[in-house]
Amino acid sequence: MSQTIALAPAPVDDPAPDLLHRRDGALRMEGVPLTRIAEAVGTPFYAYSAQALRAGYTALSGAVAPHGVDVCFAVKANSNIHVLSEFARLGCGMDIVSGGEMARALAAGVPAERIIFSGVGKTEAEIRAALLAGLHQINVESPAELEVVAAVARDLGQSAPVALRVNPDVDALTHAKITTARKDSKFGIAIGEIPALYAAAAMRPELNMVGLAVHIGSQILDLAPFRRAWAAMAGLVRDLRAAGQQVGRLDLGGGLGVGGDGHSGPDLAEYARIIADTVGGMGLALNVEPGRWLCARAGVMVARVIYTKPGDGADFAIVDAAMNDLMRPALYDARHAVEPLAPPRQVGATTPCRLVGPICESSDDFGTYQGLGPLQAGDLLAFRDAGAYGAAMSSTYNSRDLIPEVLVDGAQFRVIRRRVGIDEALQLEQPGPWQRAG
Ligand SMILES: Cc1ncc(COP(=O)(O)O)c(C=O)c1O
Ligand SMILES: N[C@@H](CCCC[NH3+])C(=O)O
Repeated sequence: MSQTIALAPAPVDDPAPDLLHRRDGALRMEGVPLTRIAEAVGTPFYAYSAQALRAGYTALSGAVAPHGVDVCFAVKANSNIHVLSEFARLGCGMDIVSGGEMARALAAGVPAERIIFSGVGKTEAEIRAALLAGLHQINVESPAELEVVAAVARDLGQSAPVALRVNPDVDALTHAKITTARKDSKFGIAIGEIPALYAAAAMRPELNMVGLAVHIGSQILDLAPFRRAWAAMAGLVRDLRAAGQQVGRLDLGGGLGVGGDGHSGPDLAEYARIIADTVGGMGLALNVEPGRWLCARAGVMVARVIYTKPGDGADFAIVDAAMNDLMRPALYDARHAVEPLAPPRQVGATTPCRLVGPICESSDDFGTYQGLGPLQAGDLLAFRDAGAYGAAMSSTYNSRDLIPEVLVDGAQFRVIRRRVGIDEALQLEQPGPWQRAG
């Protein structure tokens, strides 16, 4: 008889608590056993639940929309065009950071006027393409960038819609490598420099100063830094308005973290309340630009154990996925919960397993896990919360394949990015002609 067993208590605000469940012993995503996908596409692979993507957007926009806040998905978290389309069909806007991401968002059917262009190093060509496409807003991060936006807009006979990205000097209390608004950060413009820059820019017909933006970091679980940053932004808006400036929009950034490792995850109602408390009622058009929160939990990466060998304190399981496929553990010491696709052979106290990949780097190490039971070659493992910054950050280091991405919807699945192997990679290395230089 079929029996559904929840694997772990659903974290607070989990948009799709039954996204992964075990039925008849098999780990399934929606109605599809993950082993079935492994048979179809081989391992390793990424799988995303369309239902969880949709439910995530609905939950977040449902929490913030009553406070007049629009949601723009940060494309960098998962830029697969079919993932973007799931959000686009629901009316979600997009936050992009490159011409490539703009092309993806437009191709996914997102209207240009729903797209915000963030990023500290936009090139002149990217700025030109953004203005030609008619994007909603360009978030400018330096006086030098503002000059390039002005020059391109003048050349095109446009008035570019510009928000200044502010560095409010707030510690996001997250991993140092994903903290973006401390005084020494490369992002944004120091809050003290904004009034003069905004006032000067507002005088220029080629610049349409629409407002301000802020983004303090990523995987933020303690919401207090959001309150500090947005309160500072509210103060800045008041100061600018008192000085006679028009400030119509405020982009509150992304950064909302997802739970795991014993943390239940932030409370959406509290997040929305902080927005209302700090910047509500000011007549501002508000938006947030979350990446991770909308897609991390919708995805898993599935890998196969190639070999096991005894280790010091933990047995090694060498899996066929590596840091090139999922680099978050190597880069940020991130931990992704792991579920075996079949029930563990032995429950209770077994030797812990250290899951490592085949790459010739000691940092190719996903961490040490209890409770997986003794693993054997051929065993399949699902790394959870891999829908954000997984495939999007992958590479072909060690001449490894780019692994397939699969979208699950109900009882069906389909490949949404096929495996890119060495044959195709070698094609890219066809030499061009020698060019004389002097
Ligand atoms: C400007 C900007 N907006 C939004 C995001 C999305 O961040 P997260 O995925 O943590 O929500 C990022 C990445 O940190 C970013 O740099
Ligand atoms: N890529 C990071 C987050 C940084 C987001 C971009 N500023 C992660 O996987 O957690």
